Amino acid sequence: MRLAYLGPAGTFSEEAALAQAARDGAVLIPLSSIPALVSAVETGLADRAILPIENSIEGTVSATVDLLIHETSLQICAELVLPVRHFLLARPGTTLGQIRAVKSHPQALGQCRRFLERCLPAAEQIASLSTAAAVAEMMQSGDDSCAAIGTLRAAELYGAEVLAWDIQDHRTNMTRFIVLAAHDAEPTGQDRTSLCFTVKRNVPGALVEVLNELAAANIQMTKVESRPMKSALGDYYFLVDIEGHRRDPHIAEALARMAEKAAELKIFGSYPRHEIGIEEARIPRR
Ligand SMILES: O=C(O)C(=O)C[C@]1(C(=O)O)C=C[C@@H](O)C=C1
Repeated sequence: MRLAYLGPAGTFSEEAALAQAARDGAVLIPLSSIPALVSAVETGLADRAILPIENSIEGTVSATVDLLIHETSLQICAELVLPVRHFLLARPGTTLGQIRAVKSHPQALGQCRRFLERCLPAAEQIASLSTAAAVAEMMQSGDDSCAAIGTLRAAELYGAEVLAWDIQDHRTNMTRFIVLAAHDAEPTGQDRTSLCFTVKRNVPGALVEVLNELAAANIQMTKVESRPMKSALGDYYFLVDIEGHRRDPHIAEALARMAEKAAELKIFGSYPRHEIGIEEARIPRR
């Protein structure tokens, strides 16, 4: 089993991939972008790919969600939630007063917005393909006015020093990852199903009618959000997560009725639920 993840070594995705590999013995393949992960599975370079999909501070990872909606028929076969702690890293000997630019993945910059606004208000924020890529680039640049936001493991791997600890906006920061494969998972009795749909245009109550099928079947919805269809303003995909497996009879019936009422419905897959409590995600005070 080959599992592709957003590399290089030292990303949060690597941490998620290592946790997944501990469950299924996968061999890890680092790749440099989220679309490249999907292509790797589609072309057979990898059997599975692990992708961040949602963060408790910043919300949806739109690159992942948009791939699921528009570009791939790969299925979600597992999910994993990880606590996420961010560290401000710099070249050894650098002080906070020297920093003029901070590099990181846009999700990480967003999760540390308050720290950046308060402690480094004048610093330029530079987007990178991953947190670890930012740390590696910052170290290679030889530039002492540049810092990067990344993991402790990235600091160790690339020889960076920690300038500030736990700079995420909330102490209970967590990110949900999904594993994509050719097929989704077998039912376990503790599953989740992810899907998206569109509704008929200019029909009052069209969205409620589709969602009512879940309420009528007593199916718990664990997430709902909209994403623009990209074609025109006001046209949306609705993304919904529900408890249960698409092959559980009551779920299968409700999905069939939803598909009748929706304009279009796509199922991203059914997979075992993984949740962590606030206490598990809470960062200990130093
Ligand atoms: O850049 C990384 O380290 C990643 O694994 C990506 C990513 C993301 O895109 O959400 C993963 C987890 C954190 O939320 C921050 C960044």
